[in-house]
Amino acid sequence: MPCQSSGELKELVLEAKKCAKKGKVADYIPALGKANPNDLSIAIHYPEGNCIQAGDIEKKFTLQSISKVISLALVLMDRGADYVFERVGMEPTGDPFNSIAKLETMVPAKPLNPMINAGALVVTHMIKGNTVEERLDRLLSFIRDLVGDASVSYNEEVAQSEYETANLNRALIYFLKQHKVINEDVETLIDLYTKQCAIEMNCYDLAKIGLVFAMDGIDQEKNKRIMPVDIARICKTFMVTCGMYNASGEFAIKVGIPSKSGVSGGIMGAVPGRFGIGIFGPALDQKGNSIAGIKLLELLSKNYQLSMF
Ligand SMILES: NC(=O)CC[C@H](N)C(=O)O
Repeated sequence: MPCQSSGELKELVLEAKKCAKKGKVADYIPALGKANPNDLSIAIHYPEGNCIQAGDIEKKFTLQSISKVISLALVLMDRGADYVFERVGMEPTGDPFNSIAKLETMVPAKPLNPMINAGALVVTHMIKGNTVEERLDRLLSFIRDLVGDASVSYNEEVAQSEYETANLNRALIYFLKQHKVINEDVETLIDLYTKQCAIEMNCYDLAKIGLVFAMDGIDQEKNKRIMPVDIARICKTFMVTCGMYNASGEFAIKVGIPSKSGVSGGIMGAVPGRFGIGIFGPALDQKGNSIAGIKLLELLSKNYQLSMF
């Protein structure tokens, strides 16, 4: 793996790790409960192809909510922004990621944004293909392109574990189906969504995806455009306004880097025009974000003036 270990990053990881004990690994998806709350790793990918890292960056984790920003990019490419935003909104909610509350207050029942579960389920519903396998394959090949690694796949154990317990997400789909926002079989969509959330990689790969967003959709090393500039811009904007769930405002003030987190403890960051960041730290704060991961980003942003604001 062409990624240099960095003493400076290692210091920051050690500092940030101290707050991991205040967090808790997610266990509402039982398979995620096996993670080690003390883990913390980071990789930073630069456009020229070089990379620096600290911690055990070989360790794989599932994308969970980080996959929402990638599936959004895919459906925007497939269906166009007008079609997508007729079905899912653009506004932050201020509610937890899995909340059903706001849906009932909206007429029509259109989820407020694609980063909360209700909105992400609508986005996954829009992935084209005739079967779950075909649709998952389309998403996986896009992700393989972003990472530049054809072996990226999903973790069957985590997918199955979420499939067996995803009753709140089923409730969201039933609600959206009743209101005709979704018109497919509930179990089919849950199957696809849980496999999407279980797509796994290490933080080196995740930093590469962050880099493509940071560079407006271009893989600079290969001199290849992976997504249109406008779509990269829309995704980064959502990362700023809703990427850290209902902690996005505080995160924008303290860190100021477009980022997306997931309940496995991953965070993907895209520092516009500069580099991509991949972090894995499974101990979560109360809002479901990696507690040490956020601390690490705060330290990085402060020490190297990375805030975009
Ligand atoms: N916040 C998250 O990462 C949520 C993703 C998870 N698969 C869920 O739907 O509950």
